[in-house]
Amino acid sequence: GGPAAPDLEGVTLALRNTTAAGAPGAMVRLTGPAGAATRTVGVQDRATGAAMDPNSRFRIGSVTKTFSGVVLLQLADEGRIGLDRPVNHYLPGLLPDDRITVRHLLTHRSGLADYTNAMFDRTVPGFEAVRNKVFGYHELVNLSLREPRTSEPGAAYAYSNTNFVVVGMLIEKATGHPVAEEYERRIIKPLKLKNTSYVHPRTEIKGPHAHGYLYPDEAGAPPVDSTEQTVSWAQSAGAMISNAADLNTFVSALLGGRLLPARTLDAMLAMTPTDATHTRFYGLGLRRYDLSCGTSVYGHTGTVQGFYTYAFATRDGGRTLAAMANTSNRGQANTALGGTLEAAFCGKQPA
Ligand SMILES: C[C@@H](NC(=O)[C@@H](C)NC(=O)CCCC[C@H](NC(=O)C[NH3+])C(=O)[O-])C(=O)O
Repeated sequence: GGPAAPDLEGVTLALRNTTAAGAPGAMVRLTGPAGAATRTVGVQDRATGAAMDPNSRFRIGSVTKTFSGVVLLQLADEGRIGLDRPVNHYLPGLLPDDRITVRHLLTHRSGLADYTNAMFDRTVPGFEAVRNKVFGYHELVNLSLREPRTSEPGAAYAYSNTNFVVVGMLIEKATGHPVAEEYERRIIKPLKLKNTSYVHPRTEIKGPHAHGYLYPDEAGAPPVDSTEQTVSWAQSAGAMISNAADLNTFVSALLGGRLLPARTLDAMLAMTPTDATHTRFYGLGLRRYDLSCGTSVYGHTGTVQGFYTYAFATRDGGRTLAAMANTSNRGQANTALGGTLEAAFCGKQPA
């Protein structure tokens, strides 16, 4: 049957577990037939003590990958990109293997290594080294190509930011515009996402926003304020800024068929299992989680220094969740925040 009514006490409990695990604050915004509901706990600024505000903007990390995926799939629809063409057909000589296709990028099956593993091997030093840096796309791809590939093209799923950096390059090559312009024209303007922006390489978050706090690797060390950064290490793989309401609108519009025609959306949802229990899947630029009550939700997670994000919707876009905790490098807090999904979409467990 369809998803149960949200268990708002359960959502609040999940948020409390998130702050108990070290997040200074957390929030959730749900939408559904009954309208919108928000819950917040803790603070969005440790210095001033300002309470977490459900309207605050924040960095959404890899939820950016779904924005990039939508733009590329629209270009495929317009016949300007072929999903099963080699990437090197559009970007001659970029990759060492002509067998790597556009679809391999969108499904994390290219075999291209993720340069961020080495870049952030030491969490705070790695962050400090890049927080004000501006990378070119080619620089990031070259960092990846210095490492062995993780598989033959198409042979296996392996999450890699490199894939969506190359997606950004394809968008710019096919349109002749910066990705920021394409996000604006194809998604942000049509959906009136007033609190969503792609301002790379600017370091500040304009307007009312939450501060993000990054935990060092050393146990017991206090978190550092990581709010300001270029996110140039991620760009089309993770540099978008948004807020909960805009993420609700975005995932609802995507799954509701307002951004892509039905057959293209179906292609986007062609899933590869990414875990042994086969409850987590990756399609083309978005995830599917199969929840305990039989409801599947579609969207993306995000992890960027100082911010964990979940942005998911039911298959028809009729129910959505956007959740954020203003911390990172704190796995327990991320897991606790993920607990909002069960409370929101599976509701009160039968007594
Ligand atoms: C996994 C996630 N991916 C993303 O959102 C992308 C943009 N982020 C990353 O690859 C994590 C980079 C390191 C974060 C740092 N970790 C470390 O530095 C660990 N040493 C941190 O936790 O802030 C997703 O798809 O959900």
